[in-house]
Amino acid sequence: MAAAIIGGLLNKNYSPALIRVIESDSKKRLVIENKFKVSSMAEFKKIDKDEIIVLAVKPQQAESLLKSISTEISEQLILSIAAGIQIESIGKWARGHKNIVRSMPNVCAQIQLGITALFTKEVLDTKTKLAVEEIVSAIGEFIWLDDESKMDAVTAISGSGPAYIFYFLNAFIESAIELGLSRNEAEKLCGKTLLGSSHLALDQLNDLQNLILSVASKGGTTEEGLKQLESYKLNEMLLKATRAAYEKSKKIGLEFN
Ligand SMILES: NC(=O)C1=CN([C@@H]2O[C@H](COP(=O)(O)OP(=O)(O)OC[C@H]3O[C@@H](n4cnc5c(N)ncnc54)[C@H](O)[C@@H]3O)[C@@H](O)[C@H]2O)C=CC1
Ligand SMILES: O=C(O)[C@@H]1CCC=N1
Repeated sequence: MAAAIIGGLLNKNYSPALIRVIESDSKKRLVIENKFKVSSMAEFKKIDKDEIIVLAVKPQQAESLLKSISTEISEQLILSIAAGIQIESIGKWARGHKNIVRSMPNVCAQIQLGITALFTKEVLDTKTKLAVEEIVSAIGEFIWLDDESKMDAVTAISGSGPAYIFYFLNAFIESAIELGLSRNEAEKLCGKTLLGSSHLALDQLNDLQNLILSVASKGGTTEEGLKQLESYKLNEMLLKATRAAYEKSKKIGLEFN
C-alpha cells in the first residue's frame, strides 16, 4: 500500500526528494529505490518537524514500530492506514502523541482509483489538513468520517471490498469457461462487463433496482439468472461476508488497544 501511495504522489508530480521510505526488508527497499528513485533506509533517523509519517505496516507490526520511534517524534503528523488500529493505541504507543489521522484506503490506490476514509480526533490546522488531503487525493478520492467507530465498517466495505469483487470476477470467468468460452474470451467478456456495469451504476447508485429491470426483460434470460442468485441468497452471503470482516476489524482494534 505504501508503494501505491508513493506511486500516486509521484504521478501528481511530487518530487521524489520529498519522500523518504523506511522499510526494514532490504530486498523491498531496493525494489522501491529502483522503481521510485526515492531515498530509503532500514530504520528511522531524525524526522523533521513538518514531515508526515505514513504508518503503513501491518497492524501487528504497529506497536513495536511506534514504540521504537516514539523518542524521535514530537509534533509530526502520523497518518495511519493500519486496519483496526485505533487512534488511542497509536497515541499510547507513541508516548502520548496526539497529532494523528487514521485512514482506510484500498488497493485501487495502485491505479489512483482508490477511495480513502479519514478520521481524526484533532482540529487540524489548514496546512496539515490540506497536506493529508493531498496525499490521499494522489491515490483517488477521500471522505472524512465523523466517528472513528465507522472505520470498522469502512474497512469491511471499501478496504476489503476489492477482494470480494476480484473473487466474484474470478467465479464469473470460471462460469463463462464452463459454458464453453475460451479463457481469453471469458476474461475479455467478464472483465469489460464488470467495468461497463460499474461505470453505468456509479451514476445511478440510488436506483439500482431500475438498472436491474433495464437488463432483465420479462420472460427473458436475465430473469432466470437472477432467480438463481435470489434462491442462493447472494445478498445474505454478502452481508455475512462484510459482517465477518467488520467484526475482525473491531477485534484487531480491541486486541491491540
Ligand atoms: N493491502 C490492502 O489492500 C490494504 C491494506 N491496508 C493496511 O495497510 C497496511 C499495510 O498493508 P500492506 O501494504 O498490504 O502490507 P505489507 O506487508 O505489504 O507492507 C508492510 C511493509 O512494512 C514493512 N515493515 C514492517 N515492520 C517494519 C518496521 N518496523 N520498520 C520498517 N518497515 C517495516 C514490511 O517489511 C512491509 O514491506 C496494513 O496495516 C493494512 O491493514 C489498508 C487498506 C488496504
Ligand atoms: O485485509 C486486511 O486486513 C487489509 C485491510 C483492508 C484490506 N486489507
